[in-house]
Amino acid sequence: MQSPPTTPSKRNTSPSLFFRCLDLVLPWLTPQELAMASLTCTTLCNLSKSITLRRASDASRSLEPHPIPFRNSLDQHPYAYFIYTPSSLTPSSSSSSLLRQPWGSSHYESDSDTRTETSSLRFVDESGNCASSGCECAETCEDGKEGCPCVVGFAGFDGVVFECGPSCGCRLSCGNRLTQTGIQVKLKIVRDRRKGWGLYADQFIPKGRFVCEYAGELLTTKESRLRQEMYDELSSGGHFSPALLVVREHLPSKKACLRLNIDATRIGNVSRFINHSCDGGNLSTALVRSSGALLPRLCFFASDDIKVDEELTFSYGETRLNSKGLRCFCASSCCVGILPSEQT
Ligand SMILES: C[S@@+](CC[C@H](N)C(=O)[O-])C[C@H]1O[C@@H](n2cnc3c(N)ncnc32)[C@H](O)[C@@H]1O
Repeated sequence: MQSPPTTPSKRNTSPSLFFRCLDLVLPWLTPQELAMASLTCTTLCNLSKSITLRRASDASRSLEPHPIPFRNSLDQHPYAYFIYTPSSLTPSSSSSSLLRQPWGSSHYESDSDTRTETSSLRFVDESGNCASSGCECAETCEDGKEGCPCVVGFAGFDGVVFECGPSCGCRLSCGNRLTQTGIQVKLKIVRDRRKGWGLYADQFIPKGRFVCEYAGELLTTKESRLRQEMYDELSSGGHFSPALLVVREHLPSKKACLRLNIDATRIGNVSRFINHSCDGGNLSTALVRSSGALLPRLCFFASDDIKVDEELTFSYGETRLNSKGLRCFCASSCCVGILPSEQT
């Protein structure tokens, strides 16, 4: 028996094509849009639920080596919404192209292009040659087999760690690129009644181990001051958690300092969930400079052995005596009761 010819219009409206289209479109929606869509029919309601479950199972959207799940046994928030970047982005790369990012689809794959964003920035001297800001091991690195010869010469100098970078001949597996292969330790994001979300260890992390980079949008000082003002106002009403960090690197001359403004509020990685502790917490920060990269990166290392299920914290800085300051709930014995805030 001959099967009846299928008309193009019938093929275009087949339910499976319809579901596949939805599965492509829905992951681009914000939580509010997804909630609206789920009100329209049972199909969209079920699809929205599965997207929500997938979002809650990995904050990093498969952009890190291990999934980093949200855990919430307190209220109705299954996850926090933001745009994920494994490393910091310059304003030009973060402006228009990253207003949305698919998250929660059943079949999109990790796109690691963003990982190389800052490491591909280079110093170029007047003759157009690439000037190195760190080591110059060139092709002498043995891809980490023997460890990189630059490690001994540069690591730990003056509070700044030096790594191989774009101007070195070695690959990512080189022993002197410890902070460049993403978050290798297992982490989770846990909801707290008073502090909101917080970043926790999901495995034992030995003292000295690299944990994560503080990644976000790199802002000019003018833009960071404007955003800080806006964030101060929004957070005074509660229900808003800004993640704008200002870091100052004193240059060798000691006469000048480099100011890095990293805003992870809208675009960032899981470091945006690290809460403050007045006792300094269990993370220490270091600026990591890699050879051939223009800007240093702010990285967190375990300052002590960290147990599984322990919250990861660091000190946001000195507390400014400010009557409008937010209450601190770090619970450390030296807690001063107020969260430090940036003096812009
Ligand atoms: C970088 S965010 C950290 C993640 C944040 N808890 C969240 O839910 O997204 C900074 C904000 O977290 C909250 N926070 C951080 N440390 C805190 C602490 N020790 N006590 C109370 N709130 C804290 C404050 O709202 C602060 O503005």
